[in-house]
Amino acid sequence: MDTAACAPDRAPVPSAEEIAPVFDTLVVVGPGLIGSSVLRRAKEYGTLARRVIAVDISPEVCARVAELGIADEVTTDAAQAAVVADCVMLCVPVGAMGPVAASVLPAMRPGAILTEVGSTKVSVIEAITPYLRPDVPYVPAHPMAGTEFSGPDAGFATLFEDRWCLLTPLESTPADAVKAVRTLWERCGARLREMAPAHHDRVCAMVSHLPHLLAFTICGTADDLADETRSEVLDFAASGFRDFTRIAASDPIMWRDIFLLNRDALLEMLARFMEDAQAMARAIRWGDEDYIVDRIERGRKIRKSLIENRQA
Ligand SMILES: NC(=O)c1ccc[n+]([C@@H]2O[C@H](COP(=O)([O-])OP(=O)(O)OC[C@H]3O[C@@H](n4cnc5c(N)ncnc54)[C@H](O)[C@@H]3O)[C@@H](O)[C@H]2O)c1
Ligand SMILES: O=C(O)C(=O)C[C@]1(C(=O)O)C=C[C@@H](O)C=C1
Repeated sequence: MDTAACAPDRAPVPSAEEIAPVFDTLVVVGPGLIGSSVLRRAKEYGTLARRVIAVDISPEVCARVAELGIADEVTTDAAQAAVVADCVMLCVPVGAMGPVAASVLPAMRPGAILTEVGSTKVSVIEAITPYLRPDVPYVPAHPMAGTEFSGPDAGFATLFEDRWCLLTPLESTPADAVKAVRTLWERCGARLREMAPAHHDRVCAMVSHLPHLLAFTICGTADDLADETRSEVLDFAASGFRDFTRIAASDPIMWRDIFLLNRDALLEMLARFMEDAQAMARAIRWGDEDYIVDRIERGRKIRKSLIENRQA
């Protein structure tokens, strides 16, 4: 039995023989980790688009994408590629979404879809909105999948399998455009959920942006301590600390943009975290065993439920 077919949020992934591609021509702007994973999925499975075009501001990235053979065409000219697109997917850092949308939107055909994969939604929607056209539907999306690596070599076709993809359509987004983007992500193997952009940003501040902030900070603290005490503290980092360093190896530009563009939600979650950390500090100071055990048990339960739901 196909168990995936029973899951309410996850449609079975059809093969190229079973169905026509969602789009004729899909243009991916920014074929880094996320964009190149979409390109690979499109090429390897044949169910996303008949033709894929990659656009990058960097000639080196373009040359590498051509070498990898994961796009039918590669160019640095976003507007030129957008002219022939049925769908343009922006996979650039969130701070670049507005300017890139400004360059592609005027070139797009009426009825073609604009979508993007930014990790923050309210700020990206605000940055893109001034350039929107009534005849080009815009579907904001966010695949909750990634690694600490960047660039076209980092991507892989199965990156989105059994991962959530969050859609935050606008009130004005036509239902058929949402459906097309939904289908594209389902065919990448993702589970889909729709939510309001502001809700998305609070959820992601908690489950993605705050953990990255903690990882960057703890690595800095340990490094400062090593400098101050001239000790080999980092040499003895075992697996607990190493798990933080994986996340801390993420791209600085991407995370600078995310932190600054989800400022309010991130600061709110950080304040809550600091309150809870203070409460833990107090419990440790006063030897409150029950509090400490209760908190650790909650952590274990969360890990167990993620494993059961195939999210860890
Ligand atoms: N990395 C993750 O885990 C992850 C997960 C989900 C969503 N996202 C979002 O996806 C987007 C891309 O992230 P990534 O990790 O794939 O980044 P990446 O650094 O691997 O790739 C980004 C690419 O965009 C290109 N680029 C930058 N500015 C450009 C411009 N103005 N015009 C054309 N190309 C430009 C870069 O040269 C690079 O090749 C970001 O918005 C990020 O927030 C990332
Ligand atoms: O797995 C990782 O390394 C990630 O950082 C992926 C991760 C996350 O925090 O879960 C990072 C940013 C995204 O917007 C979505 C996913």
